[in-house]
Amino acid sequence: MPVTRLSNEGDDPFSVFMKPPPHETDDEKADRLRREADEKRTSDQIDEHLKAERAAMKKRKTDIKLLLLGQSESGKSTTLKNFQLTFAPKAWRAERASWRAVIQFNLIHAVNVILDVLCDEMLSPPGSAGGSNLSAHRSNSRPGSGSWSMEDLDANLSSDDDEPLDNFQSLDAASSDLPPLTFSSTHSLLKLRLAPLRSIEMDLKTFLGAGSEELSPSVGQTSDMVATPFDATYSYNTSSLSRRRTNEFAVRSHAAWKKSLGFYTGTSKGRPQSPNSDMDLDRATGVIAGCKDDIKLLWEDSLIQELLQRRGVKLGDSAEYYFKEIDRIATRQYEPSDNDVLRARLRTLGVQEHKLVFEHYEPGRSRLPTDIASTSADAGSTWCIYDVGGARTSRAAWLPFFDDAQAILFLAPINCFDEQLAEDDRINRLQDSMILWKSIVSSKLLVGTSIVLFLNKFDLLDKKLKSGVKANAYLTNYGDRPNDGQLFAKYLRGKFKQMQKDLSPKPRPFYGFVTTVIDQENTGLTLSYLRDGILREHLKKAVAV
Ligand SMILES: Nc1nc2c(ncn2[C@@H]2O[C@H](COP(=O)(O)OP(=O)(O)OP(=O)(O)O)[C@@H](O)[C@H]2O)c(=O)[nH]1
Ligand SMILES: [Mg+2]
Repeated sequence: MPVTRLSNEGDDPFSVFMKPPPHETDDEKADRLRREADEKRTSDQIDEHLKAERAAMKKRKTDIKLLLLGQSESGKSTTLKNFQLTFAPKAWRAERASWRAVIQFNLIHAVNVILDVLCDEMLSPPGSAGGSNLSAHRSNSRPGSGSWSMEDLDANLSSDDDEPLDNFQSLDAASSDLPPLTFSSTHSLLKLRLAPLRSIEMDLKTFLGAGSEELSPSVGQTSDMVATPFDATYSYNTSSLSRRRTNEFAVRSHAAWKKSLGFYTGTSKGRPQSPNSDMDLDRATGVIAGCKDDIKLLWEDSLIQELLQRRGVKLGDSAEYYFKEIDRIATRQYEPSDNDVLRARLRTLGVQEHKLVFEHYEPGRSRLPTDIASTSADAGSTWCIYDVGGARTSRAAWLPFFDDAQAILFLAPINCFDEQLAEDDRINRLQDSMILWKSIVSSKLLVGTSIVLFLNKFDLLDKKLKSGVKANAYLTNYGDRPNDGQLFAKYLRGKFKQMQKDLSPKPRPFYGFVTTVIDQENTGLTLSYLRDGILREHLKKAVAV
């Protein structure tokens, strides 16, 4: 079952971890209760101010500016979708159908990756390892270059930290002395019958644009790569950060494909054509529907599964979900569900600006409990959410957006402790998130910005550990602790918290959540708390000025 928070962390994200000490005396208890009563009074006052401020903000049309930051595939765009789903459900429903092409693309891309691997294996001479020209499809949880220590990289961390930060270690791949796989005429037939999906993938790729191309060292321009936004070579000053508008620096309000589908809601009659390409989307849907049974055969074939496992093939986080939903997805009438859209993957390029206009709460339609879904109070107010490309080639483009952001939501995927960055396979992905996190929390430029951390992809972390991958084989400092998802997540949360404490130029509260942002219900709840928390912090600062 997906988990969004560690179970022992209480419900209010902005007062969690404030539990009474285990053995407090009567005097200490009385003191604590007095303190808590004072705090409650202050909190109630803030609530009152909050109400007034919401109304005032609506009048002044002041936007809250929120940045979604984190490495590529950390779940930023998925979190943005959750914002829309939770607070602007009508706009979300209007847009949902336009994701059909992306979902179809994700599905058939995965099919074609499997076919590539199958062809390669069938052509390889018996006894050879095969896969010489398929490195792009390999899992990036392959060995890097030796072990890595956080202490080596950051001299800024406090030296009195009793436990050193983690050593990341890369493991050698298991040697393959396995017997060769023997494929049958069924596999050759499947290859033939699924061949039309190749041209459909190419067409959809052209239609969807560069975001449909996943990163690899050859796609990323290594000369543009920076580990943190502050490593960019150009100079800036905090009062006049100019917004460069070329290439990765462009601010995009909507992806081109969405615009071109703006008129197509999936309910229109006739044959929808995309105005910016010759692509006939109905033809793609027809071909995919015609291939449904063969796609099922391919996915459910035990030899294919064995092959994928042996080769360590990476199909993307959502491929398995789409294969399991094939009966619904590969049809002519297919209309995406909310879950399908949350699973859809299209890489963000540069920085995309989204205006989130809060809608009236719809009883019965919203999944949030009535007391939490106080969206009506915010109805009409607007948040400006910036969703950034997380790859190292995109990070320099973040900097100009730091000067006037009220809040940052930082996503660190915690399932990838054993993986390398797609754009630079020398770098461990968890290590990369920590480097980024340190640069954000230590920035003087961001000293007045509220920062919230999502330790994301808990579901995938849990699955990985349950499948037998050992956390301590990669993070040697994890030691003899149990190889358990909740405990490992809690351990990492502690590390991120410590980094913030050690590096923040001024003390700031730590808001850290363990999340699975494809779980819309729990994520909706977390975002509701977050919205109130951000407004509250914003108000505190406004009152203090
Ligand atoms: N299983 C699972 N999948 C997730 C989770 N969060 C995101 N994903 C999936 O991971 C993929 C990547 O997520 P995105 O939201 O596109 O990642 P991003 O951070 O926007 O990546 P860039 O745009 O490249 O910077 C998508 O297919 C998501 O559906 C999660 O918590 N669990
Ligand atoms: Mg994105």
